[in-house]
Amino acid sequence: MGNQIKKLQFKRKIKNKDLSRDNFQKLKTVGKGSFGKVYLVQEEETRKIFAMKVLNKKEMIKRKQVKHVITEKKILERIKSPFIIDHHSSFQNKEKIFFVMEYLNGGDLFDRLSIEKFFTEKRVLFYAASIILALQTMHKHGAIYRDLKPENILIDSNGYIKLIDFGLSRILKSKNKRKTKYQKCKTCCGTVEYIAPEVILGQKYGIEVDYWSLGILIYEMLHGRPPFYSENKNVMYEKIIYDDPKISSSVSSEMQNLIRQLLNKNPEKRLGSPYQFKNIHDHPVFIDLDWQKLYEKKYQPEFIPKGNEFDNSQFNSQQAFQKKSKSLLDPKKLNLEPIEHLTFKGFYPITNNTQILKNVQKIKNIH
Ligand SMILES: Nc1ncnc2c1ncn2[C@@H]1O[C@H](COP(=O)(O)OP(=O)(O)OP(=O)(O)O)[C@@H](O)[C@H]1O
Repeated sequence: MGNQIKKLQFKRKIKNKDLSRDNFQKLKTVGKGSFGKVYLVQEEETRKIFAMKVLNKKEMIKRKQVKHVITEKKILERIKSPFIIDHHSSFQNKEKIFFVMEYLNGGDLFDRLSIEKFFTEKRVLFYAASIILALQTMHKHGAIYRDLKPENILIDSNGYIKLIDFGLSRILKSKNKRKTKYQKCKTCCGTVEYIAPEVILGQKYGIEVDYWSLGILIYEMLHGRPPFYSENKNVMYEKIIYDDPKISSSVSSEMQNLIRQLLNKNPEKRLGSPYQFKNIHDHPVFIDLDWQKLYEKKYQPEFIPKGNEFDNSQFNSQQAFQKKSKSLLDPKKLNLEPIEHLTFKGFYPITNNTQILKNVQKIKNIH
């Protein structure tokens, strides 16, 4: 069984290595991040629709983002969940890094909140529980997400949500896999409104920071604004460290309790912390939720985006493409800069023929 999975994973790796920008037709821009753009693309061979995130290598090197790009790739490749964006492939050329992912056409929670101002408690519960399942999968793999916020949560055509953007995630290393959830790191990062107090205070922190951000997100989805806000960053930091959240009396007492437990300033006492014996699934607010049913996406979401533009099924029949000839493993054609190429190690294609031969040999050995 283990060998079978290894074989499949290896075949997938080799398949990814054969992909390049040429395999995809750019259709339109769907998003813009700090370091690059995200496009709607169509794979020529299969005619399937994907989202392609394109990052500029020089810019990433200049802004010291190389480690983040490599982490994003590792997370996308390793961590699979119904609530995390599905990764198709990633590769590079001379100037750019490409991430090809499934395309979600329902927009993000930031835009939805801007339009609707706030969500019903039922809808908030549905999103919160889906995020808990995504975070638990990440934590199980020894990763902290560190960037939970409405902009990074996309809605699919059925109304279910998925996390995107793993550039700020951190993979914790531990020899003992069962202990990774207790591991800590120290770098200060994240979006100010969502940063946990222990991060601001420069303390070592762990997976609890994601539960803090979940508390902020739940609050924002119910009130239309985050609990600790100021135009002045330093005032905002102070509020995060010292203030208690002011929760509207229209919020149910169970939900108020969930928010307060997630926004516990002491990470070890925070709901979701590995030091807490209480399982977040057992919180009274989730009493009527069937977690397995949610995992299997058998609930009918309250909000379903209108229209299925660029749904794969529709698009396949509408688009036709000319086949372009390509020699994907020809280094001259790819015109790779060896140093930059090595900087982003792990991203295919590989220019070195010896490496290709080694891989072919490896496949033979697996068979
Ligand atoms: N898989 C996807 N399907 C549809 N739209 C997407 C997808 N991935 C990203 N987008 C859109 O592109 C935007 C930017 O994506 P993303 O946050 O991954 O980029 P980034 O450069 O890492 O951004 P950031 O500045 O937050 O680090 C998202 O807010 C979203 O609107």
